Amino acid sequence: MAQTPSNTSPLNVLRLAIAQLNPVVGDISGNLELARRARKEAAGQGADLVLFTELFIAGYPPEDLVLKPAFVDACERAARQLVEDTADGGPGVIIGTPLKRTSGIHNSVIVADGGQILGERYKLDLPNYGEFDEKRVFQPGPNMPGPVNFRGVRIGIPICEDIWGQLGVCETLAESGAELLLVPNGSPYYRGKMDVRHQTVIRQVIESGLPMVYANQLGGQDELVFDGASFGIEADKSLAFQLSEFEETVAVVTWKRRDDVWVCDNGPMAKLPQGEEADYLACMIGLRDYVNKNGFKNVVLGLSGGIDSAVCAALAVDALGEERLHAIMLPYRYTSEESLTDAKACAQALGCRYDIIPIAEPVEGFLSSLSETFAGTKEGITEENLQSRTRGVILMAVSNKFGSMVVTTGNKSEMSVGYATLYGDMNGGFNPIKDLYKMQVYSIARWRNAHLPAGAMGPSGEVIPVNIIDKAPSAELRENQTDQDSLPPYPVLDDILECLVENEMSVQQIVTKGHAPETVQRIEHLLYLAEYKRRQAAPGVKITRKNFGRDRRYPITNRFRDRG
Ligand SMILES: Nc1ncnc2c1ncn2[C@@H]1O[C@H](COP(=O)(O)OP(=O)(O)OC[C@H]2O[C@@H]([n+]3cccc(C(=O)O)c3)[C@H](O)[C@@H]2O)[C@@H](O)[C@H]1O
Ligand SMILES: Nc1ncnc2c1ncn2[C@@H]1O[C@H](COP(=O)(O)OP(=O)(O)OP(=O)(O)O)[C@@H](O)[C@H]1O
Ligand SMILES: NC(=O)CC[C@H](N)C(=O)O
Repeated sequence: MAQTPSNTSPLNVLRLAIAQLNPVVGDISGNLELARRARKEAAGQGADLVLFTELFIAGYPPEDLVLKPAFVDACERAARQLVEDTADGGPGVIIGTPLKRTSGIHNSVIVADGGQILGERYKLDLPNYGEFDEKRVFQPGPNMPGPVNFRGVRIGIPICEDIWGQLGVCETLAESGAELLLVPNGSPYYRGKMDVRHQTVIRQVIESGLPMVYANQLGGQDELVFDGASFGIEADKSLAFQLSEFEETVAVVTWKRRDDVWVCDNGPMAKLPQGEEADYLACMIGLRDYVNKNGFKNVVLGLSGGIDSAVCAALAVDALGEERLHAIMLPYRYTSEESLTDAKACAQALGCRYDIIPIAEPVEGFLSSLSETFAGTKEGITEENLQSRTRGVILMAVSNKFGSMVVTTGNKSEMSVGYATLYGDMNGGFNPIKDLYKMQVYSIARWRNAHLPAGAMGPSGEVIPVNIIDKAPSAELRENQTDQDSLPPYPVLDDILECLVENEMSVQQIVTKGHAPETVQRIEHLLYLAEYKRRQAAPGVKITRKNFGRDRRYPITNRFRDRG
């Protein structure tokens, strides 16, 4: 392994490039190419060193791909090609890759310069909660890491969770002589996460006394959205620089050694999106990357004139462009004139293709085929679900014919209580609003009407007609139906659900907040009951601390009800 030549004086100025990029899980050669382009760009900006994000070569999180020896070998081969590139005298690299060593398979980084590997470091603290499952596939690093000497600068490289956990990785690095901490991350978005990250890093800066650079991945990977927003904290705990959120960038930040402390020189200070804006961008990027990374040319959705499908349509146009969304109104006898007008106005405002395919014939056809079997029974939910299922069949037929993916539109309130039809409106490949409660869907609709999101491909202005926001929500599966016939008002429902899902509160605690005991008990019951539906539901963008997916693993067969 190469050492800094003793006759070379150590750097007193370090131009650090942060590669806040969007790798694709499993696309090893594509990620290597991306890394090479970033390094070239960084070289053009005069960088000494390029910091890539966690497991960049593999894409994060690679999950069980790591159990395939062929995958791990291919990642190491690609990482070594990047190491060889550094022989050109350009910037060195800190590149993340899985590595198989005698101590096991590690979530690792390779530090390279001048065509040589200066060091390898392995993640010690493997996150195994919420969306993370790293203990399943990786072994923790066998020893506390020491710093790596890069051109005379002793750099400490904790890897992501190493700065969140209690193992004292940063302190140990400081004790063993590190001067600066550079952290590659794969840190997914949830609402309010930026504050948590800043606090986490500041805590480590206080404990180690060292400045820290936090580099985060960008882009959607199945349910997760990595929001970038890389930043640095000075040794005095002030913000050294802040890169933009939800945007790819290769940014060079200059650090100078002053009285043996590294200080950032004029770092960029991006303004971060907040609240609805951040949620909207996460939903948009999550949908865009799901569709593009999985090779779909177009998407199709049922546009009902209601709020959920209107917001999904806006997200689809913003994510992909109006020419890639096909919106279809599928009216039946309960579809109101108002819905027809609203759906058309929404499609026109968005500029997407809009068709009307009435479902009366197929629905009557099913009913006629079932007439003997159903003779003597009462009309009810079965006939209602047939409408939803017929729509689902038609949307899937369009998807099959034109290779477009069905966007499914159930919000978190509906997914919580099972207010959706299996193999009906639950059909679809991906759901951009799956982790937004109904009231939050209204909020982002209002926000979108007033703002054009950064990077959106759709038009500005009122893309969701206000009547869609103002009217009472209805599934229109029978005469004069509204959602509130079978569910409590959404502000009440959403609050109870947040208490049960995100906060794991007891029924009694929720009642103490002022909710009716029978309502809370009914919602708790519906929440448990609908687990079977959620297991069959499409994936969707994670927005909260606890989404329906790997964050929340309840049994389907479950007799527990909290009556304590
Ligand atoms: N534990 C379990 N494990 C596996 N499967 C289970 C099951 N329990 C029932 N099932 C199966 O599931 C079926 C019931 O589920 P499903 O067929 O979906 O029907 P179901 O849940 O009975 O009805 C759909 C509900 O969604 C509402 N909806 C529908 C359409 C749109 C909207 C909207 O908000 O836009 C709302 C509708 O008003 C109704 O309340 C049963 O017939 C049974 O086959
Ligand atoms: N008439 C319709 N035409 C096209 N799609 C429909 C129609 N009715 C329902 N859908 C589809 O099924 C989903 C479930 O919708 P439904 O109208 O039953 O209730 P919702 O949850 O209030 O949704 P939305 O607010 O979009 O209406 C809709 O989002 C839409 O994609
Ligand atoms: N990849 C990781 O180790 C990420 C874990 C960390 N707690 C985060 O969410 O950012």
